Amino acid sequence: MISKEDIKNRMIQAVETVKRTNPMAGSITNSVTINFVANAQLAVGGSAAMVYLPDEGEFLAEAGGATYINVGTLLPIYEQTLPCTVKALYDAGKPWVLDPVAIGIGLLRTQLLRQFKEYKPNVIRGNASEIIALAGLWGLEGGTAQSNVRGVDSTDSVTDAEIAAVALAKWTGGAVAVSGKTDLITDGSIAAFSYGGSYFMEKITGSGCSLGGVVAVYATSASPFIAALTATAAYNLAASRAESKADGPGSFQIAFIDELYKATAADIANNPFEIKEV
Ligand SMILES: Nc1ncnc2c1ncn2[C@@H]1O[C@H](COP(=O)(O)OP(=O)(O)OP(=O)(O)O)[C@@H](O)[C@H]1O
Ligand SMILES: Cc1ncsc1CCO
Ligand SMILES: [Mg+2]
Repeated sequence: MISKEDIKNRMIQAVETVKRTNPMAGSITNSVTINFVANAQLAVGGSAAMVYLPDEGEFLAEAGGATYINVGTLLPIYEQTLPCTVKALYDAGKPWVLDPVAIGIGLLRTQLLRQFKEYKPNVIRGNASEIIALAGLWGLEGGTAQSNVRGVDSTDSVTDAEIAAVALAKWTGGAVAVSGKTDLITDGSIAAFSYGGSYFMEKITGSGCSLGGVVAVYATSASPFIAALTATAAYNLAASRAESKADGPGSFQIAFIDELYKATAADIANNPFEIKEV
């Protein structure tokens, strides 16, 4: 098994490379949190670009170092945009991050998420209920046929999703990040548990969406597992620092972006985490 020291060194390298190179990670994401996603990507040193149209998705797949796909608020055009963008990413061997927000709602969402199985997202990021439901939709171990997603929120705990997360990572050959009070990140052979965060993360919208966007930024410069763990550690650190400065969810969101911006590579790598073999 890879050592913790080795993982921390790779995290430091990912953070420093992003700060130095300002990599572009394009997004097709939901209209609720699109601005927060872009601001979080910029705060860690990345460059953001959001599009809606099919040829623009294909363009960003080609132009970016990685792409973030979030199905939170679908529009009819996405029936064209998403399949051609993920195909372009897969064919070009470019990393992409999938956030299966609100899986279980509506026919288009289900049809698109089912299709994505063959295009093997390099990182799947979601809350526990979304991860369990995606494994179910893809016929993998740990999944359930019925989605427990309540709108966009989780009704399951992170540990409930461990088998599903491992099965998804084995299928894609990439990594899966399950968010919650303690976050789980796995590549199908090891699992990392990342600590920290804040209860205010559940009181603002888009903490998970923007985490996915930041995973995509790090995926331009690191393996799927290191990218997912680095972004999660940065979030857990920034959220706990922001909580001590905030009056409520509004000021927390502002403080959180500031702390994300201020976190150094060493700060992020030293945020507490544990690893185990799975
Ligand atoms: N109770 C909590 N305590 C500490 N941190 C939390 C808690 N809940 C979530 N987080 C943190 O918030 C971030 C987003 O996770 P969350 O599970 O809320 O995503 P999500 O449900 O997909 O969010 P959204 O759909 O609103 O974007 C992660 O960094 C996670 O560690
Ligand atoms: C609230 C909400 N609704 C659709 S997407 C989204 C953002 C959080 O996932
Ligand atoms: Mg979410």
